[in-house]
Amino acid sequence: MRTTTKLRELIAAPGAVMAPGVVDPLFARIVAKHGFAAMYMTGAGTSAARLGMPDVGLLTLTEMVDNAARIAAVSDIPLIADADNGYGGPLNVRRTVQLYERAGVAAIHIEDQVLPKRCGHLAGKQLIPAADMVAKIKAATDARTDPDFVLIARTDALALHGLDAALERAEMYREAGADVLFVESPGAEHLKPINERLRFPSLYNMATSGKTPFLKKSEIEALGFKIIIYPNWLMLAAIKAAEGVLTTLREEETIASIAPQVPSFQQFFDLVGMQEVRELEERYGVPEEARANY
Ligand SMILES: C[C@](O)(C(=O)O)[C@H](CC(=O)O)C(=O)O
Repeated sequence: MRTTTKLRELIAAPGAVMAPGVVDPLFARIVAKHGFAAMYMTGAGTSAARLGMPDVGLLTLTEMVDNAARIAAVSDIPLIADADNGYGGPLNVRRTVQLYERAGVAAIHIEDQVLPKRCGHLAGKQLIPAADMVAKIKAATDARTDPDFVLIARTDALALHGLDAALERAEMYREAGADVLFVESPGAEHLKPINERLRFPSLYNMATSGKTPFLKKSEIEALGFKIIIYPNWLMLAAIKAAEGVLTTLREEETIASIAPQVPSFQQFFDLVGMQEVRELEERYGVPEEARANY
């Protein structure tokens, strides 16, 4: 089954789907190994990993699609990808959808910020007129060739203009053909009204800013949300682990005490598909002594 169809089924089923955030195929392998039904390519994390820069709209469409294609290639779990503001006007959005769809992505979210955009939890955001965003959503829905490709419309209006303005925009985006709505950076007090008023599949962004509360999955689905993304948590955990290793290395001048605490050489190669490489080499007649081995 296509990942787009799988994601549609998950959205239609009772409950919410958890999508841990990844920035590259290695993290995608880890998420798949832990049995999650979906994953999320975070734009903020991709900007940090690929550019070492904050999420302020510096990555281009092709850089984002390239990253998404590599992630999608290593698992058959639906990948939901950040597509920022669609990288321009309606014609740019058309191309954005075409390229993400071809990259094997199951869903994208596009937002109503101007170019260059800001991380949704930062100050300094500015919006395009709602009518311009409606045009982009129409362009996006027209552009997909797979009818199951999921289009998530995000509004960044809440932080700037309050809940009513955000919900008005969300309703316009729903009428324009979005499949899922994403009201960015809500606080605890906004969560119930979002679902009661929209009555439509919506996305919960478990961002690290702490603005949106760190609820449990059961609490989030009871509120009515259908997709939960956890954008940067794996990357933050990896940063902390890397800092610990570097501190120890400086202090102890040896890797000896670290080695037993990290995945083994074999576990590392297994994670990145060593078994599959060995099977393929055997199938294509690579002699035993020349096959990759631990
Ligand atoms: C969802 C998001 O767009 C992302 O890039 O992952 C970010 C997440 C974050 O900064 O924690 C966002 O703008 O909310």
